[in-house]
Amino acid sequence: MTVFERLKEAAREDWTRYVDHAFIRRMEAGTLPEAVFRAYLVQDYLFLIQFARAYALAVYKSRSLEDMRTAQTTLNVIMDEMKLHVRLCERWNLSPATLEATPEHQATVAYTRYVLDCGLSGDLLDLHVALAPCVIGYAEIGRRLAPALDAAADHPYREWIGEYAGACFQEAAGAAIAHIDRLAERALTARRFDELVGIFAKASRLEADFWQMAFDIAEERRNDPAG
Ligand SMILES: Cc1ncc(C[n+]2csc(CCO)c2C)c(N)n1
Repeated sequence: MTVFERLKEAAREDWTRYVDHAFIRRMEAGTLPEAVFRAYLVQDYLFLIQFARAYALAVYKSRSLEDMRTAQTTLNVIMDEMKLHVRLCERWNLSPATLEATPEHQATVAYTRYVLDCGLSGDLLDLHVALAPCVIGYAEIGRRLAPALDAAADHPYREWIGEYAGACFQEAAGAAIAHIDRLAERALTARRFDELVGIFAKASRLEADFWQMAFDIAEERRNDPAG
């Protein structure tokens, strides 16, 4: 069993609430309201900028070239993901100017700064465990949603699902699972494992809050279109 599988098992409820959120179920069915997806896209752009900083921090916290290279590879994947975002946003009529001008929502700040703090106050293993729900969770979600694309030729979220179900993100998730195992090899006591479960569960809850934020922003706009 990998350390990731053990973490997922120990934080089962929080993990399920994240990967099985209404956002994902409605995206799979193609019934996720466009306004919700657009709110998500804008915040996710701002989120990715902070996550790039977290991977830069992982480079800094690395004590071996191998760990550095692993962090660098993921940083490159994020840079590619940003391109997907700008392209997707354009298709959804969200200009780069809109992305730049939108302030970060509290849920975006809470999640990204939590991860950065795990890395700043902890070691490389703490940081990679805080990053795990993001990298490994999205790959799991991509695999789960991929069959929906075969069922609907004109699926509205085809590009997003295709990206995360694609080889690049699946490989990044596999590498992240192996990397956590490698980092944990040295001294994974029961107490240390419990600490890591705390980090993993918290990051999973912050991912679920991120999906929920998109519904909340869309709802606020509906009630106050000028706001
Ligand atoms: C809220 C949120 N969580 C996770 C991801 C996915 N993601 C962000 S960085 C990264 C690492 C590169 O593999 C991955 C997979 C996202 N876009 N937005």
